[in-house]
Amino acid sequence: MALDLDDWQKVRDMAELLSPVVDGFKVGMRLFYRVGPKVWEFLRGKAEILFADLKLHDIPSTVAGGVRALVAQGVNLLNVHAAGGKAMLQAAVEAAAEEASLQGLPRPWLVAVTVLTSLDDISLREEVGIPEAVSQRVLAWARLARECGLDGVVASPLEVGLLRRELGEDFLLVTPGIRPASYPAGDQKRVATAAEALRAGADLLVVGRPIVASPDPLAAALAIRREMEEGDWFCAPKK
Ligand SMILES: O=c1ccn([C@@H]2O[C@H](COP(=O)(O)O)[C@@H](O)[C@H]2O)c(=O)[nH]1
Repeated sequence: MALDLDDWQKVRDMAELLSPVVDGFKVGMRLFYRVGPKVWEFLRGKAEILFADLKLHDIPSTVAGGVRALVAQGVNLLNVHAAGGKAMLQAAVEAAAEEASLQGLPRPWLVAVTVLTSLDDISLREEVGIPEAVSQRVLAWARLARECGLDGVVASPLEVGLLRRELGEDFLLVTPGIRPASYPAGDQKRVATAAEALRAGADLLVVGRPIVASPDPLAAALAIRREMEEGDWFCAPKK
């Protein structure tokens, strides 16, 4: 669940409320830039996965330093942009492993952001200047990420089937762009329901506004949880 909120008290109330229902809390730039590392201290123990969605993208040594800082803060999932290239991705992998071992922590999952779910073929080509179809660019970046030793990628549910077929089972697929049927896409361009994403082979679903912006976040989270647990795919039941 994406804790995309500004108010620290609201964040704490939301995390307490949803801790029994969600598997992980994702903290992105909106919250992290406001409250900083204390967010992890508060969230520790409230969910299995603490995801630092800070999408690091810089020269290799700077990204390595950022990765070390986040690993030392105890997150167990973090991401960098695949567009940073091979040396940057390799530096991130090395930094994550070294810092985890220094801190006596398990190595966190490190995944690469591919094409943001707010882009489609047209915006990728005409605004970003990448001429390939989104699915082909996502696949190419996913291959690069795997070659560099990352654990997986962030991609939309629309590419998950292709990535599973091409990259196999042992590659973590993290999918934002999850929308309950008839929920507005908003600024997202590549969306699907939780059931569709899981059926295609997603490992982790990222859900923000359908829960945080709901008048009843607990009911919204429970409805998505039910959808996740009802299908013919494996979804570990939340105890
Ligand atoms: O390609 C990406 C990468 C990250 N995100 C993040 O996921 C959530 C989605 O929120 P919704 O409110 O469910 O749309 C948000 O924190 C994004 O920063 C993404 O959407 N797409």
